[in-house]
Amino acid sequence: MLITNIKGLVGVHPKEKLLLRGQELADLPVLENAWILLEDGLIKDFGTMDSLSETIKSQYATHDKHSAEGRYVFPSWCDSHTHIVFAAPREEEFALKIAGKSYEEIAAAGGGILNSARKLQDASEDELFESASARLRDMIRQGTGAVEIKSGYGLSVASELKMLRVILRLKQAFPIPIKATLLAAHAYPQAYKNDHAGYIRLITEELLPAVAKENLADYMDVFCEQGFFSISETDELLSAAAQYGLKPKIHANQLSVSGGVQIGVQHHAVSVDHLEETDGSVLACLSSSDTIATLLPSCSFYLGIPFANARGLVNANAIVALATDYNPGSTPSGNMNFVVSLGCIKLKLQPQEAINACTLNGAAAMELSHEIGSIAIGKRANLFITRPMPSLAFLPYSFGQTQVETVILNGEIYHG
Ligand SMILES: N=CN[C@@H](CCC(=O)O)C(=O)O
Ligand SMILES: [Zn+2]
Repeated sequence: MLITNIKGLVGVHPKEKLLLRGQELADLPVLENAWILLEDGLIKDFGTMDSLSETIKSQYATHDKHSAEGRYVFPSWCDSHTHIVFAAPREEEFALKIAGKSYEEIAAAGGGILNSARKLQDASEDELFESASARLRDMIRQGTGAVEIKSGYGLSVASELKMLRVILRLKQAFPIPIKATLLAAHAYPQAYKNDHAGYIRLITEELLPAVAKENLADYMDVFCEQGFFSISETDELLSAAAQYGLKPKIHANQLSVSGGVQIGVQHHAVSVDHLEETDGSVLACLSSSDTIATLLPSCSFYLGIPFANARGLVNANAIVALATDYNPGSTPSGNMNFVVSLGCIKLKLQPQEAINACTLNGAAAMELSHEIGSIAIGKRANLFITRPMPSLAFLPYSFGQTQVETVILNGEIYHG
């Protein structure tokens, strides 16, 4: 496929650039008046219109040639933090939240993660696959071209395995890269409410070996938070996961400064996610670390909790990514366009920074930036063409409306 007359080809980073640290986040190379050639599912070449040879033009039949006049071409959004396998939404908690109940109060009253775990227990693998597929199709239509998906609503060996098998089926059925994360340490199930050591033993002695045997997960996540998993419990779980080759991705500092960032960095976590609550020690810890700070502004928006200190992290030379956190409790939205807008409006990132955080750094947070997240020759041809837009900044500026007009996955238009 040949796309010509592109107003701006966004994110033409050098191929060897695999992540953007600190102030580099503002570097978003855009090629104006450009063309791009996609072949065999990959980006074959690109350049400015004056460099497009007659030979290339004549090779492409009309149906394989698209003019993107007035439009921008972006690399697909890379959403590195989601929980899209769940049995049912939780609108009943929405009303409670509006009436003033906090996330912690709802969880303590038997809502929250345990509510989703109860609902998931009775759902079949097929039902979960169908509903997660519908969510994923919606996300793809909104421009997402790579995604990480967590378990964590099973909270028993059988149900966690059921969730991970659903994620495996999604990997096989969808034309985008998908990473799977074991999040059994999401909450203590009712039966282990007073036996934390017993649940940790269940995870380390039964679940992890079973997950490894079927090769069902790429990462291990822990909700390290007051009332959920403590620092020493997180430490024990991450050490056990490492023995099975699972690297950490931590839910850290969502509700309090929990020490989750430090324990994650100590275990060489790929990312520490949330960080709505930060202090100087968190910034210092991430400033020289390869662990990515993944911020989830849609969660702050929905729960009414603080927005992460994105500027502080960028100024401290940390690596900042943005993701949706799509889940039924704290973020019932998988729209990365809204994340880019919130990244600008609430996290005070410039449009170039927010776009990089949702593409190349999002890919890095899934260890996929060698393959996706920017426009470079040889990378996977997952991208989208916008509607006509006056400028790049129009995308985050026009929040709540999608500017994504055509989605291309592996070099082909997505009609799903
Ligand atoms: N905080 C932990 N996990 C999810 C919320 C899960 C839920 O409420 O169902 C999150 O990332 O926000
Ligand atoms: Zn989450």
